[in-house]
Amino acid sequence: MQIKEIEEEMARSKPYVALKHDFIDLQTLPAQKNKATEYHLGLLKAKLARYRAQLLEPTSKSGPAGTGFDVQKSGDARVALIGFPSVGKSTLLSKVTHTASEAAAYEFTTLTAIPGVIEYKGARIQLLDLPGIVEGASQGRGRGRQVVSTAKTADVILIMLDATKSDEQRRLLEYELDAVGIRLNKSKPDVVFKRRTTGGITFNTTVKLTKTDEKTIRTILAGYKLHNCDVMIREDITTDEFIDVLIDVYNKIDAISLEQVDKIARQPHSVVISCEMDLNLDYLIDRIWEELRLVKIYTKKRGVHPDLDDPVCLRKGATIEDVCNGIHRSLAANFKYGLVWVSSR
Ligand SMILES: Nc1nc2c(ncn2[C@@H]2O[C@H](COP(=O)(O)OP(=O)(O)OP(=O)(O)O)[C@@H](O)[C@H]2O)c(=O)[nH]1
Ligand SMILES: [K+]
Ligand SMILES: [Mg+2]
Repeated sequence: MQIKEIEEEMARSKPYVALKHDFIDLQTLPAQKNKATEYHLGLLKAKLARYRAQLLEPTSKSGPAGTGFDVQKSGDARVALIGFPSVGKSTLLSKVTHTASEAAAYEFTTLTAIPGVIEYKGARIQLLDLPGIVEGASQGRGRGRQVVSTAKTADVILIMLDATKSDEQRRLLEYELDAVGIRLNKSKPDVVFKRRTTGGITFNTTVKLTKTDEKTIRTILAGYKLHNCDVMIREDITTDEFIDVLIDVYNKIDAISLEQVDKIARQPHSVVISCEMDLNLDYLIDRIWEELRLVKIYTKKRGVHPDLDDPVCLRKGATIEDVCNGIHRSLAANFKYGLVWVSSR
């Protein structure tokens, strides 16, 4: 109720300030009217953020800690958006997919996981918008644990940051994510992981594991509902290192100087974008595509050209059996041989 009231009041203030574009619109408005409205709106925003943050506090209804949001995996890969509130996660989802996720100038606009699909080069990549992370998330504040467990089911995690904020935000986020086992900018551990449709879990190591063990990893896999897969560990990893690729996405570069953009863009693993001005979004999707290491496989009938609009997309390293499973569950069992053509690039 309280939230609704504040939202209504904010809407009433709209003739003076367009909420979604307050950064731009404020400058074009008469200074005086503007100042009072801005101040009033600022108070409302802060109040609203406080109430919405309360909605994110774990309750008995929100399920056991560490359980992710219940969103069905779909498409060829999953990418998750994680970051502090109001960095532009929902704006990005609405820009690059056909799904609209509500975006607004107040914090905690998004309260659950919202899936969308990026269609790129014949692949369908599921993009997951998530609630903002709060400081203290790793200790269970907000839906931090739920957000993180969902993010961990992704093949690539986009760490979204506000380019207009200081480096401090990155350090704080790093602290929170590190505490819950998402590694920032560390090289990928030497782990080979392959999903299967049957056969249970096969577990192999080429080194002695001193920081984690088979039982823990099997528990993690079960947590992700992965009951059929091959795992080969070739490095003495910690439990936390059992996670995938991260890209730092700096949004809102429309609001900083070119020099600053240039500096951020040179940081390792970073991509600079502006959702509002449509800057560099194509490049971001291309980077995601590269990080996913998807390969396209076209099937063809004898004497007929393959249908280039309908590839089977799989992660690099996929086997013929994976291809069969990508087509139909029953195919592998009856499969005798295949002819494979590979393009030079
Ligand atoms: N200047 C500028 N503002 C942006 C950009 N992208 C998003 N915004 C604004 O930032 C505010 C927050 O955007 P959201 O998409 O709601 O952010 P979010 O990260 O989903 O926020 P929560 O769901 O609350 O965690 C909105 O007012 C957007 O219009 C951008 O590229 N540049
Ligand atoms: K927001
Ligand atoms: Mg959002």
